[in-house]
Order: sequence, then C-alpha cells, then structure tokens
Amino acid sequence: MALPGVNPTKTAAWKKLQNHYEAVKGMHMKDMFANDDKRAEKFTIAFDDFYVDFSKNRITEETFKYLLELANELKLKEAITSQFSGEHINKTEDRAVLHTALRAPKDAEFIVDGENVMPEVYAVKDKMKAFTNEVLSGQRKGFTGKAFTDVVNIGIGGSDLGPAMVVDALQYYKNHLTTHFVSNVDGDHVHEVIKNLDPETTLFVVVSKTFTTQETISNANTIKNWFLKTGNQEAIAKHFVAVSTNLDAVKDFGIDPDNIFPMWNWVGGRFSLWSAVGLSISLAVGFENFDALLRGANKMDNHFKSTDFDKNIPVVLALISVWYNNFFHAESEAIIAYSQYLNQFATYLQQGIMESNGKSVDRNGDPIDYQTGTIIWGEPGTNAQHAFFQLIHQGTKLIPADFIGFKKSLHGDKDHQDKLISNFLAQTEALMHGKTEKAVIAEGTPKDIVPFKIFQGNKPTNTIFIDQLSPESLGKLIAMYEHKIFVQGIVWNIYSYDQFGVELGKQLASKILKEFNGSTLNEHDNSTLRLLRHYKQNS
Ligand SMILES: O=P(O)(O)OC[C@H]1O[C@](O)(CO)[C@@H](O)[C@@H]1O
Repeated sequence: MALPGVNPTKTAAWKKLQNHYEAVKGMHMKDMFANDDKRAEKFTIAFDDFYVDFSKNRITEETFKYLLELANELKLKEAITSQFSGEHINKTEDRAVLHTALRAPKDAEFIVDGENVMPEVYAVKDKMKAFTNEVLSGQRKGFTGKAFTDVVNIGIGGSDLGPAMVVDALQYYKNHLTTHFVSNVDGDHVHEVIKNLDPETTLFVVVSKTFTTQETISNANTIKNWFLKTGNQEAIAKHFVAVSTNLDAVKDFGIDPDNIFPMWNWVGGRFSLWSAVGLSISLAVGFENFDALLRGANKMDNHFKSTDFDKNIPVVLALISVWYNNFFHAESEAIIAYSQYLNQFATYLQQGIMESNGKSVDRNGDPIDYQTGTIIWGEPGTNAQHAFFQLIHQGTKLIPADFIGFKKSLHGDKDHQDKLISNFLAQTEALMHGKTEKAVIAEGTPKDIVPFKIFQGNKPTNTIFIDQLSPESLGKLIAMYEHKIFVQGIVWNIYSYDQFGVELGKQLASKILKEFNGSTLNEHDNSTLRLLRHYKQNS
C-alpha cells in the first residue's frame, strides 16, 4: 500500500489544533503547572533507561489529544507498518526503507522485494566481526608485517557523520586504534590528516554507497597516491577496504573484492551507520560494542512499533515539534546534550533531519503551502550556555529545545556530575519559569536596569534523561530521532528518504570545474562570472 497523500492542513484534527492554538498561545506554562500538580506525571514517558519529560511544553491535555488525533487521521500506524514490512515507501527512488533490519535479531524477517534480507545482513555482520577481531588482535597486518595503529574513514555525509559522531561519543569505550575521518574535498583536510600517518600501520576504509561521490573518490585517490609512494599495488589489498553498493566501481578503484563490505539500496545514506558503514565504529570500539549499539536501536524500534502513541517517545516528540513548527511558526530546534561526548550529535542530526524533511513538494507532487522540516542546531551544555543561551532566554525567537542528559558520568567524578546536572535541570526550569519584574526588583536591581533583567519564560523544552552513556543507550537515542524524522515526514505528507536537493549544486560544480582548465567560460550570471574570473586570475 502506498503512503497516502493527505494534506495535513485539511484534516479535522488540524482545524481543531488551529482553533485551539488561539486559546493556548497566550497561556504561560508556569500557570499550567500551578493548576495541575500531576502535569509532570502525565507528560512523562519512562522506557527502559530513558525518562522523557515533555511537560515543559506549551501544551495542555487537549493539545495532546488533538495531536494524537492528527497522527491517527493521517494513518501513522499504517505508515509504520508499511515501513517495517519493506514496502517501497521511498517512492521517488522506488526503494524500501529498512535500516531497522540492520539492527534486528537474526531470526527476524524483513522482506524486500519478496526476499528475507536477514541472512545477507548477518553475513556482512559476521564479516565485520571477523575483520574487526583480526585487526584488533594484530593477526591482520600491514604490508611490512606490522600491526595496524590507525584507521582512516574516507567518506562524506551519511558515510562520515554517523561513524564520526558515534566514534567520538563512545571514545570512553575505545581501544588502542586511533581513528581519523576525512570528508571534505578541501585538500587541506586530507593532507592535514595524512601528514602524521605511517602508511605501514594505517588502514583505510573508503565508505561510499554510490562510490561516485566527488569528495570521497578524490580523497581516496589522493590517499592511494600518497600510499603508493611507500607501498606497491599489492600492498593496497592489505591497507584499503571499501563499503559500498557499487561493487564494480570499487574493483575499478583497485580494492581487492575480498575487502568489500556490501550495503544495500534499502538503506539510506543518513541511516546507514548500522550497516558496514559503521565499520570504523566497530574497529574503534570493538564489534561487541558495535553490536550493543545495534541492540539499543532495536529496542527503540520495538518501542516505536508497538507502543500506543500517547506513550511512544518518537511519536510524542515528533508531534510536539509539529505543534511549534506549524502553529507557533518556530523555525528551528536546538539539541543540547549535557555530555561533551555528544559534541557532534547536533551536526549528525542536521543531516538526518534536514536532508530528510527539507522538502516543499508533497507526496502527490504538489507544492506545499505549510512549513515542513525544522532547522536543527546545537552544542553541548554547559558550553552552549556561555555561547547562545542568551538568545534562547531573552531573544525574540521561539526555539524549542531538547535537553539530553545522563544520570551517571563515565569517569565517576560526582562533583563535576552534580554541577553538570544542576545546570541541566536549572536551564529547563529557568526557560519555563522566567523571572518576573517583581523578582528582579526584590533583588535590589536599580529601577532603570529592571527591564533588562526580566525573563519572560514560557520557552519549551523536552528533557531526555538517560541512565548512562553506553553503546546501547546511544543506539536508542539515535533510533529515537530516526523515528521522529519518519513521523514528521508522514504528518507533513512528504517523502523523507530522497535528497534531490543536493544534486543541483553538484552538477553546477562539475561544470565550473571544467571551466577552470579551459579557456572558454559557460554562460553564468554576472556575479558568478566575475567571481569565476577572479579565482582564475588569482589562483
Ligand atoms: O555514500 P555516498 O554515496 O558517497 O554519499 C554520501 C552522501 O551524499 C548524499 O547523497 C548527499 O549529500 C548523502 O545523502 C549521502 O549520505
């Protein structure tokens, strides 16, 4: 069954929400809490080691009811079933969307075009496990017989951001290998990374679903040429492996067919870290930890698939985000993780969320006249507090934020942890409560300074409180956002799994690249033409 193409703004629930918004928009959350001492209890979901409090939002029980009605009216349950059953819900590319199969148990069944993909999934997992163990034990060696000390992941977008974020997030669990990531076509990136590497002890993992991406192929070629200054063609087989769906192109590049880890078209790039794209994760933290990451994601998949919507974390977070995006006209959402380990988490989610839901044509092919994908940004707390929190607290924009925190630290420094978590809790309280004129005056503030010290409050946040950062809890957290993306795509009546919006710039860049070497210039607007000439003259 194809996903329906219903304009959400035409549903009965949307109309109810629209009217209801007029009644709610002026309410202060402070009063909502004062009038209902069970509010936090009602708007909290506990699942496994996750405690998600969404009570500090500008919602009432009525809002929540209408949002759930919206999900039902738009047939979310049926859409979830379509996704998990391998239907080609990525209609514009005619593909199934089954990253969930990658983290399912071996005896699960995921049918793509009439065939259960689980045996293939597990064959690749077994290959990853064996390869990881051989590298880590030193059994697999470089061309001069030395064990590997370094791994370089060469990829971009989904072939870089997921592995890079996870390796950084799980650095506490890391082993002796040093992991590097080369992504940008900026030559300074690749040269900066290789300048201190020893070709005899470095393993290169070229990750590209298509194996045609300009950045990745350029970086891989630069590294191969650098490598060939020391090693010979035969040595390449020991030092280069690839992850791709394009097996012929990988072979043409010169990589030994035994060193290819396949992936599949039913895995989108930005949802691929669970596949062999995660090889550098497995190498960095060991296969057992990689598997635990997958296990965590699978637990979130089951929660998403089988929990009623009112207790379903991804569904609730998605609907609340729709509430702000489409009724309050909030343009962005901040992701603030109170863990330095999650330093790259917001950057990673930018691709997941913005590449998926940054669309303006609906599932019928018609232009959309309502807001879709939100702008995602963020930095870890407490650093973010000293950077941009001023604007969230006292600026003119409404910025709903997810606060992610962990009850226990990894190094066990209770003094630091108490300080960190006191900030984590204080910020959402301050954002909700604000500070009244009366309170500012009571502090003895000079009269002319009083207006500047008032905080309106009423700033929405979700608190995602997790026991501890582990491969498993990280897997759940990532999967939680993946499902949120899916739900929002269903509500907004868009296709979340293509990314045609990145193509135009790529096409023009390849045209311009040719003009650098030729004497004739193509037709361009006057600005681009002058810039192009400026570059040609001065480079
Ligand atoms: O893995 P590939 O094919 O090199 O693609 C890299 C990235 O490029 C994109 O297609 C567009 O940026 C992403 O969706 C993808 O993750």
